[in-house]
Amino acid sequence: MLEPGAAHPVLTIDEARQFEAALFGGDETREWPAMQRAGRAIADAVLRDYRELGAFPENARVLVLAGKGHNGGDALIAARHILEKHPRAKAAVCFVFGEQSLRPLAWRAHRELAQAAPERVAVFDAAAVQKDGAGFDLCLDGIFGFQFRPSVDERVAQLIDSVNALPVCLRAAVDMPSGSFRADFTYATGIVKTPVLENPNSGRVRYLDLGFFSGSPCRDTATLTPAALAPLRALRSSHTDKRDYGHLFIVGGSRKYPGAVLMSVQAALRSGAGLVTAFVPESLAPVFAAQVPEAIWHGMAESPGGGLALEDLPVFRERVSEKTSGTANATALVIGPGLSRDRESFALVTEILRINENIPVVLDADALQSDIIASGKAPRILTPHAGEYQRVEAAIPDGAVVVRKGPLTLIEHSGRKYISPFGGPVLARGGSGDLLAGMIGGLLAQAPGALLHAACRGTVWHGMAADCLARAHGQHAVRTTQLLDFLPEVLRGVSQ
Ligand SMILES: NC(=O)C1=CN([C@@H]2O[C@H](COP(=O)(O)OP(=O)(O)OC[C@H]3O[C@@H](n4cnc5c(N)ncnc54)[C@H](OP(=O)(O)O)[C@@H]3O)[C@@H](O)[C@H]2O)[C@@H](O)CC1
Ligand SMILES: Nc1ncnc2c1ncn2[C@@H]1O[C@H](COP(=O)(O)OP(=O)(O)O)[C@@H](O)[C@H]1O
Repeated sequence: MLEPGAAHPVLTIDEARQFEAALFGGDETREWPAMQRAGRAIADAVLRDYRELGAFPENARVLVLAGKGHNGGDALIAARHILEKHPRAKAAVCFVFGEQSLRPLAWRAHRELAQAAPERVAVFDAAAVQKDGAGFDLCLDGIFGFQFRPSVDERVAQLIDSVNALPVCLRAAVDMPSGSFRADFTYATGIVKTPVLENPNSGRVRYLDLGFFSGSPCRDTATLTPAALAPLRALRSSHTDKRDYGHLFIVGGSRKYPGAVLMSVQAALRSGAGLVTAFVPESLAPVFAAQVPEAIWHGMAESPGGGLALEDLPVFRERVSEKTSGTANATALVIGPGLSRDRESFALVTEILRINENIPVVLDADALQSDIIASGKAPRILTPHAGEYQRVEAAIPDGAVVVRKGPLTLIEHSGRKYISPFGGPVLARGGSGDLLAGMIGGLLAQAPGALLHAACRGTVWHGMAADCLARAHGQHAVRTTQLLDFLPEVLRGVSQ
C-alpha cells in the first residue's frame, strides 16, 4: 500500500453520485463553494496546460459551451477566472439548451461572469458559433457532467460536431467530454470517474484535487497524486554517505542500440541513487565513461552480434555480491534497455536472474520476454509498453509489479491498479521508456523492499517532468533526455 494521499480513489458513476450526495446532501450552499473551487482549479490547470502551445494570447477568444447544470457552472466560473487573469481576453458563451434552462448555481456563475467582464462576454447561439467559430483559442466544454443520461439531442450533437471541426487551439472538457466532443484535456474535478479513463475522446485526463479524499482509504483503482513524491522532497539525514542511497546495477546495451542504456544510466543518476554501475558491451564502455563519468562503467565481453556475451557471467556474479573494493554490493538491478534480441544476451540475463535470489530487479525493453521474466525468484518490476505487454502477458509471475506504459500509464500490483495522470505526447519519442526504467531502478536501489513505491514514484516523477518539459519548450522540438533537466523542478515545486 502507498502512503495516505499518494493515491485517490477512482469511482464509478454510481459511486461518485453517492459520494457527492453524502458530501453535499443536495444543499446548494455547500455545493457553491465546491463549484467555485472547481472553476478556479480548471482555469489554473487550463492556463498551465496551454503553455505547451506557448503563451496564452493576450486577446484570447474563449468559447464556453454551457449546459444546464453544475458542469456548465464550473465552465462559466473557469471562464471568469481566465478573463480576470487576462484583461483583454473575451468569452463567447453558448447556452446549449438556452439561457432559461440554467439551474440556479449555473445561473449564478453566468451572472458573475457577465458582471466581472461585461464588455468582454457575449452570448452566442449555435449558428453564431458556426459562423464566427474560426479563431477560438480555447473551448471549455461544460455541456454534460456525470449526471448525463443518453441520448444526446440531435441539435446538440450537431453543435458538438461543428465545434470539433473548428480550428480551436486547446479543447478542454469539464469532468467528461460531452457526447462526441473531442477533448485535448479532460479536467476531472474532485473525483476521477471510471468512464473518463475509458473514453477515447477524453484526451489527457487531469485530476483536480478539491480535497474530497484527504485521509480516505484507497480503492482497488486509484489515481496517483503529486503527494506520491513527498518522501523525495524531504531533507536527507546528515549522517549519510553514498552507500546509504543504494547501488543500482544496469545491464544492457548492444551495438545495435547503444543509446538506450546510456539514457537509463543518466536517469538513474538523477534519481538519487548513491552508486550506479553499468554492464555494457566492452566497445561502448570507454565512450560512455567519457560522457557520463558519474557512473561506474563495466565493459563486458561481446557476442558476435554485438550484444552481451555469456562468457562474462562469472564477472557479473562476482561484482553483484562484492563488498571488498570499497563499493557496496548491488541493491537493485535494471535489465534490458538496448539489450537487443541477441540469443547470447538473452541467455546471460536469464542466468543472472537464476543466480539472483534476493536483489529486486526492473525488467524493461528486450528483457521483456516470457522465458526471461519467469526466471528466478527475486522480486520484480516489469515495465512493458502495449506491444511488450501483449508479448509477455501470459507469463507475468504472481507478485510482480507491472508498469503498463502508454498515454495513460497503469501500475498493477496484487489486484490493485494505480493510474498516473501525468505526462503526455512529448514522451512519444525513442528513449522515454529507457529513462523511466533508470528512474524506477534508481528509486528501487534506495529502498529495495518498496517495489510498488518505486514504480509509482518513478512514473509520477517522469510524467510530471515531461509536463514541465512540454510547458517550457513545447511538445515538438525537444530531445528525450531534456526531461532529466526538469526532475529537480518537480521535486522543488518550481513553476509547475
Ligand atoms: N536510442 C536508442 O538506442 C533506443 C533504443 N531502444 C531500444 O530498442 C529496442 C526495441 O524496443 P521497441 O520498444 O522499439 O520495440 P520492440 O521490442 O520491437 O516492441 C515489441 C512490439 O511492440 C510494438 N510496439 C513498439 N513500441 C510500442 C509502443 N510504444 N506501444 C505499443 N506497441 C509498441 C511493436 O509492434 P508494431 O506496432 O511495430 O507492429 C513491436 O513489434 C529496445 O532494446 C529498446 O531499449 C528504444 O528504447 C528507443 C531508443
Ligand atoms: N502520448 C503519450 N502520452 C503519455 N505518455 C506517453 C505517450 N507516448 C509515450 N508515453 C510514455 O513514454 C514512455 C515510452 O516508453 P517506451 O515505448 O518503452 O519507449 P522507449 O522504448 O523508446 O524508451 C512510456 O513511459 C509511456 O507511458
